[in-house]
Order: sequence, then C-alpha cells, then structure tokens
Amino acid sequence: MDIITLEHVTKSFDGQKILEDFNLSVREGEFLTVIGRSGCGKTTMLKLMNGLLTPDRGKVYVEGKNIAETDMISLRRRIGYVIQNRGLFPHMTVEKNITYVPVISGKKNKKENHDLALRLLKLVGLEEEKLQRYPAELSGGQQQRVGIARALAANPKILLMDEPFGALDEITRQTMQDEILRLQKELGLTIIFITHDIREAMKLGDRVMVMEGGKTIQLDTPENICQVPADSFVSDLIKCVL
Ligand SMILES: Nc1ncnc2c1ncn2[C@@H]1O[C@H](COP(=O)(O)OP(=O)(O)OP(=O)(O)O)[C@@H](O)[C@H]1O
Repeated sequence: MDIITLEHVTKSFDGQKILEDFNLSVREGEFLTVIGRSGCGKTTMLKLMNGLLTPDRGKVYVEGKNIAETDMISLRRRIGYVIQNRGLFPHMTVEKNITYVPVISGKKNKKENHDLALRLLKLVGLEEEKLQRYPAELSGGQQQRVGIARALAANPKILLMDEPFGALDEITRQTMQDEILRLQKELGLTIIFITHDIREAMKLGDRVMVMEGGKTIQLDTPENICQVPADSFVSDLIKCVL
C-alpha cells in the first residue's frame, strides 16, 4: 500500500519552477533515500509531504487522504520530522525537548511524560542521566539521537529526515545509520531520508531516488541502480560505491 503519494505536483518560488508535474508513491514501511545536487528540490519535496509547503498545482495524499483537506496539526503529529543540527530547543532540557509535542497536545501528566521521555531516550541509545541536560551539553551525535526521540514522541508512522547525519563524523554516522535501520524495523516506520552521501543512500534505502533539476532521474533498489544506472549522472554518482 502507498502511504504517501505526490500527484502531478508543481511548486515554484519567485516564479521559478522547482518541481514540475512531480509524481511519487512511497510504500508503507519502506525506507526511501533521496539524493541529488544541492538545490534540486529535495527539501521542497519533503516539506510538501508534511504540509510545511503547499503545492501550486497537484495533490499530496498521506494515508489515502488529500492533505489539503486534512487538519495540519494532526497531520504533523503523524509525521515526525528530523533535520540537521537545528532541531532542538536550546533553552529546554532533553526531557522537555522530547515531550514537547505531547505536552502541547495536552498531555500534562508529569509521570507519564517522564516515562515516555525515558523510554524514547533508551530507544535511541542514550542513558537516563542525559534527560536533565541541555542540548549544548551533548555531542552532535547525542543531539541527533534526541532529535529522533523527539520526532518519535507522538508515535508517528512516518519519519521525514533531511540530512540528519550530515554534520556527524564518519564513525558516529555509521552507528546512527545502524540505529535508524534498527528503529525502522522495530517500529515499522516509513522513512523518507535525504542525504548527500551516496554510500549512505545505498546502505539505508530499500529504494533510492536520484533527483536532478526537480525531476526523478531514477527510483529503484540500490542493486538495480548499480546494475543499470539510468544515465551518466547516475553512473558518475555511484562510481564510488562500485
Ligand atoms: N522558501 C523559499 N523561498 C524561495 N526559494 C526557495 C524557498 N525554499 C527553497 N527555495 C529554492 O528552491 C530551490 C530548491 O530548494 P531545496 O531546499 O528544495 O533544495 P535541496 O535539493 O533540498 O538542496 P540542498 O541539498 O542544498 O538542501 C533552491 O533554489 C532554493 O533556493
């Protein structure tokens, strides 16, 4: 079953078409990685999925419903969003960061919220003592784990991740890649994950989408992309993983 569908979507900024007649179906439970040159429209596509942007033309469906006719607040709760670096509130403890969405949604029971924060913290591989720390007191990798825990707090089925590991060193990045694969399987998540790293795209993706100039150049399994690259752009891109 398709969990997200973009149908004939067009999006322009200042008269410049970023996506034109763009179509995509994301299957429930799949890990879709997205790669392409800077400015090709990856983040724009992601933000159309959770309603942060609205299409000029075309439709976006999430779980079969046109999001133009869906309540935005409930939509955003069903879709976790993780971005590089900028995600956490610096003046809030880790616990407050993780429980932010449940609290603003009306969940005020302190014990329940504490237990939720602790469960999610452990799920992303951090120790209890981190709960009362502030983001600046954590390493980049630890902050990214808290960002993921926060995105999972509303129990979403879908996780949108925009270069979440871009700022991490190679070793931490590999650990985080393994963790996100584990979490995806454990929680049955659908993940759409933007990266600039072709190795990361190939390792994580059930399917990899290569974009160029607002268009999909190729969308296929890593194996098929390696065996039959769609064009010279894709061939050049995958050289380093062959
Ligand atoms: N809110 C906006 N207002 C005006 N132009 C925008 C806006 N958001 C994005 N753009 C432009 O749209 C184009 C695509 O941006 P987008 O962020 O989708 O690219 P991207 O592929 O995610 O790039 P990167 O890999 O650098 O993050 C860029 O030229 C960008 O400058």
